[in-house]
Amino acid sequence: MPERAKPAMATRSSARNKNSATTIPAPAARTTRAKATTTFSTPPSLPTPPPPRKAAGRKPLANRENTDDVSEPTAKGPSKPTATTACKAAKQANAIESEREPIMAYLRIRPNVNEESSPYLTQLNAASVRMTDPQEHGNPSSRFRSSSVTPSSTYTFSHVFAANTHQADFFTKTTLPMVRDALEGQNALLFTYGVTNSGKTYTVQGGSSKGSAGILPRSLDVIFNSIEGLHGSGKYRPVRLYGVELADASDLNPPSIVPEPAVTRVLGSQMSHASSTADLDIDMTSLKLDRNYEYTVWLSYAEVYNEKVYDLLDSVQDASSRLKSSAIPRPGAPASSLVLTRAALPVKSSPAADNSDSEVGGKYISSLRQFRIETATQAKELVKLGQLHRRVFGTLANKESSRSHGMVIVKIMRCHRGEKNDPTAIQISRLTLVDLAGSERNKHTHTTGDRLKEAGNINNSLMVLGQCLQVLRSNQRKVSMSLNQEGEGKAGRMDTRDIKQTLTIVPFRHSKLTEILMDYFAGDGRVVMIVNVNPYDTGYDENSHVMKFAALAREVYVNPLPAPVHRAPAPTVGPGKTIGKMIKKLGPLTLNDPEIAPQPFRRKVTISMGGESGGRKASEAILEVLEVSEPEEEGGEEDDEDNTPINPLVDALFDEIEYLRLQLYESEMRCALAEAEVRDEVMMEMEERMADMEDMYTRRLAREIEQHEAKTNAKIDMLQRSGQVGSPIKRAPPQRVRDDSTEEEGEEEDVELSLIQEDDEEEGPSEESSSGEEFDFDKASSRASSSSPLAKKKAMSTSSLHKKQSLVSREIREPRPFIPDGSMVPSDTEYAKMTDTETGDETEDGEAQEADSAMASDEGADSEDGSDDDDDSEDWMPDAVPIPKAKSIRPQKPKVLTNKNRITDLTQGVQQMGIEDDLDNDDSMIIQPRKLAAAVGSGPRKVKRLTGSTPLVREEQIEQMSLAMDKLAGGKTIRRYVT
Ligand SMILES: Nc1ncnc2c1ncn2[C@@H]1O[C@H](COP(=O)(O)OP(=O)(O)OP(=O)(O)O)[C@@H](O)[C@H]1O
Repeated sequence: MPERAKPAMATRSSARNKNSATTIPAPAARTTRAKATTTFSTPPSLPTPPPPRKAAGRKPLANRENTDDVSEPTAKGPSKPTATTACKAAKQANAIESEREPIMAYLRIRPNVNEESSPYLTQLNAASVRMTDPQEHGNPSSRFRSSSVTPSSTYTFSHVFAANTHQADFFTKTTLPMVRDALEGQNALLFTYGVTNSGKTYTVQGGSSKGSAGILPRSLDVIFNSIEGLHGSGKYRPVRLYGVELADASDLNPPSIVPEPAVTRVLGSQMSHASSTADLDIDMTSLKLDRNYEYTVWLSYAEVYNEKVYDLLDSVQDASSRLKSSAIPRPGAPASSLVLTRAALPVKSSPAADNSDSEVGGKYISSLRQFRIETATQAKELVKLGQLHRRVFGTLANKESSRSHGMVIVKIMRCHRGEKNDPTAIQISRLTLVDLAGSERNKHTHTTGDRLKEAGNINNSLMVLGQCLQVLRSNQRKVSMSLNQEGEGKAGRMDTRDIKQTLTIVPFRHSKLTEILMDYFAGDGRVVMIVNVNPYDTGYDENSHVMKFAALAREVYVNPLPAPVHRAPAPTVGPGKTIGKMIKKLGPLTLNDPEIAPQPFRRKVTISMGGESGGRKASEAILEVLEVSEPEEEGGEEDDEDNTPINPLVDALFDEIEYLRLQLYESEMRCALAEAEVRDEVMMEMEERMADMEDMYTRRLAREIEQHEAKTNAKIDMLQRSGQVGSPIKRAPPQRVRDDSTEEEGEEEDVELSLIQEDDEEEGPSEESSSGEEFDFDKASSRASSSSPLAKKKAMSTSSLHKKQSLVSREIREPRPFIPDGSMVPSDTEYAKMTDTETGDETEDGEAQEADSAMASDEGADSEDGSDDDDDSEDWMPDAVPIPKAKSIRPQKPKVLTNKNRITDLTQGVQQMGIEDDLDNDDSMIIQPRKLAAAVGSGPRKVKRLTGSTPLVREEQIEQMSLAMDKLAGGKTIRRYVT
């Protein structure tokens, strides 16, 4: 098979040795003998990754050092591209772009376990969902939400898996293609991302029921189903990232999968459970492989916890076990206390010699134990054991949640049968499945102390992962734009070296997680991201961030190149070095030196066992875990990947930029939290104020309604009473009182009548009404309104209006006097009109007489109704008097006054009508001429003319006024109301 060139990446290791690669001609293809029980075929509907392409024509990424297509810049500057070079460059750019594929991002929605809640996520189609903030509806606080989170958004994925998706379907559509890649020599990384409780562990590991096995056990099943009968001899073993070594005796024997005895003693029941469930669920899928190859499979299980890498299979028994435990009680510790020591493992750069073909230069976990596996059952047992250790060491202190990133690394060594003794022909591929810790933030977990530090470290690694993806995307865009410019022959195109210098260094080194996974992201394999979301619980904001992270990942391109990927060089066995023992020399040696060894981190976890569910007596064991930091690197070949530093200063500046970027991010997070808190506070305060205002307005409204009712009652009262003046109460029966015009009006009148009756009952038998005396309008009015504060207030401003009203009311409630000759005196208003137009005494007299006669004729008309006009004034009223409405009040029959009592009448009238403006200390009455005029039925000008220019008339002048009025009335009568 022809050797394929790797693309140049934005790393500083691109100038690696390219001559040491050994090209081994690929054997001719032979007929395969595989007997696949199940043949995998990708469902047509699924947007699976594009099929692997043959990389025969692949070129490095426009590196001038590697290509002669682009002319070197001359001293005069960069040469202008010719049409041919431009065309070639464009083709090259297209070829590179077409070979790459974005990181696949699948969304898996967790089913609802709590029936009551409804999801805030809706699946729109097979690839997109809409998320709507559950607090948006009916929650005013949503207006004050943090500006960084939108209330509703649509997110697109490679595929969306609904809540009812079966584990087997999910595996087939997401992971099976990667298993195939790994068996064909292609690296593959799959990681789950999501907040706590979203189903990440369920997706990777699976549940306990039949058929619920996750993608990891299924992958192991498929691998061993597919290589059935194709197992290699296991003469060589993989080391580091791409290296190969001769296996030693311990590798040849399958591991005895028994955990460290002390752990077994403590976790006995759980251990037995772990191994018993391993065989429950088996995926029968088998892939069709080239049966000319032999395969050996190696498995490791590591976790990144608190920015340290630990081996979860360290306690598996064999000579190299480094996990130290002691059943001897520590001083002061309870008898069941158990001390476990585990050492953090260093992450080291892969030496260039291991894989001269790769320009990526990844990192590996030094001293991580790996086990050669021959059956899926063995592999699953190991995984179960590692899972148990992960819980013991990482999560027992926080039972609900995985606080570490767990990664299972499956290495598949493939070698052609014809070359099985040639270590340089071995192909090594890795399938890494990562179960990331929950991505929630501290604010929501309310963690403190160690838990806070732990959460901080989790967030740090995820944050750095996001940053790496961001920088990768930006670098790829820069390169792509530059190549496109070159292809189009645009002036000002950049030299490849210039492009490289504009690229930002991807901050893989800022977290252990990204360090370990860097080779995948830097373009050495296919990457799949599974986003788990639980749309039922709280966590809308967190899930929004998860969605955005997925959107970012989908814009990063990786190189899913087919085998052969890494042709390992011959194992190097130097003097003093024993193959297979190199790993074991590290770590423990350094730890024994107290001067060098870092202080171990000590924490205690309490494990409860047995109890009700287990049917056993509950017991507790205290585990004291000593976490020892990784030893310092010894330099030499394990130095960082900076084989070809661009420039130390530039390097330092890049680091500084990354550091500042981290600080900026942290500050932004702090600000966002502070902002959210302030918004919450403001919102609460606003809500309180709004509630207070609402109360206030409700009270005010109730008060005003009361006042209006009181006012209306008073008016009704006044009107009712005005129709009964001077006569005993003669209430018409309701049917006669009722106006026939509308039913509603009748109802109103009923209500009015009932109100009057109530009033009467409250007041008791009224003297006024029983004796027929005049109702005191002002008194009643003030009494009616006395209970109303608003009325009191208004009374000040509307006093003059009331007085006018009183005048009209007086006309209503007091019958106008009859003139002795049978005619009726005009009403005050009529009289005022008449007198206002008078110009002289004679004319006035004449007009008055005319008016009198007009009244008399009116009266005559009234007499025809059959009423007894000559009797006292109380009797003239008809039995049934329609309750007058304010506008339709007709003047009533007047009384006749005599001259002898006119002074008294006038004074009384003035008093009764409340037209006096003030009462001086000397009890003299001050009267407005206008009011007096109105009261006596004269025009104001006339009054003024008679009383002089002074606007005020004092009591002593009333006499004079009376005389004047007499004169106005022609000396016969004075037209005034009397009591
Ligand atoms: N698709 C599913 N079907 C049925 N049950 C599920 C599914 N996904 C998750 N669950 C259940 O939801 C619970 C939480 O899931 P899981 O432990 O996988 O969450 P997680 O994201 O890994 O949490 P953490 O990050 O804290 O470890 C478990 O009880 C699991 O069985």
